Amino acid sequence: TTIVGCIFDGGVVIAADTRATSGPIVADKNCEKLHYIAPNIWCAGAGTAADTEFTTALISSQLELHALSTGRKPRVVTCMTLLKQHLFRYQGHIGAYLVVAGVDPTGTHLFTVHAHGSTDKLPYVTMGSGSLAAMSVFETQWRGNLTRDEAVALCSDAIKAGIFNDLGSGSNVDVAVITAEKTTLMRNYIRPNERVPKLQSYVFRRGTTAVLNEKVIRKEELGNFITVQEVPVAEDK
Ligand SMILES: C#CCCCC(=O)N[C@@H](Cc1ccccc1)C(=O)N[C@@H](CC(C)C)B(O)O
Repeated sequence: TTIVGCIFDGGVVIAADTRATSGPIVADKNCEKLHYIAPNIWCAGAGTAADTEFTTALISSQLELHALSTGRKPRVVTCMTLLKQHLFRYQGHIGAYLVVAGVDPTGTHLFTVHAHGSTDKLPYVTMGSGSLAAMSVFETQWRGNLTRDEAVALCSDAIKAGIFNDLGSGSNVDVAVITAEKTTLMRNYIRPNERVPKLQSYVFRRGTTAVLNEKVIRKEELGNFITVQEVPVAEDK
């Protein structure tokens, strides 16, 4: 996984690739790694897919209950604190590595939360197996006071660095932009690895492969461990 976050003048952008792996196998070519926490707070997740999904859903629920009991909009720092306390309690056994981002009455915030419960508050962050590729983009191109479009482009480039240089990352770029006014989720904002139609048709005519010999087995010879069902064969076009 490659996930990133970047603060800009007026809000925050988070982005993710869409590959899920199981060892050397791509388990999902277009999975969702950006999770809803609250209208003004979203979270990108790396690590164990189930753990990121369940942990963010749990804290989203706890945060909504907290907002209802306080009668206030949920704050990003509260979300971060709930996440770190939960993950610390499980001593890293919940493999959730999260980028938490949002805008609340206290301002624009971007945090990372690691599975063991440690957190950081920064203007730009990267996590997951592709985090070094992504960080190379931020360390060479980030500056303060980015515009929204510049921040979206920078985050997309950082995710693409992971997609093309980390085998644990791939497929598409998902982006979420959070400002005081609204939150925009752009699913598959960039599709850099679309599968193109094959150059030729690989349907071969019957008879292409010579039949060298034929052995007819009568039903009676099969005994009764196989029941042969006569099914009419669709005529070849
Ligand atoms: C099989 C299956 C479904 C996905 C399994 C599954 O969690 N894959 C993990 C890698 C991993 C982790 C721990 C145990 C095994 C496999 C994965 O792809 N994580 C990506 C993020 C999640 C949200 C998709 B990324 O961090 O690479």
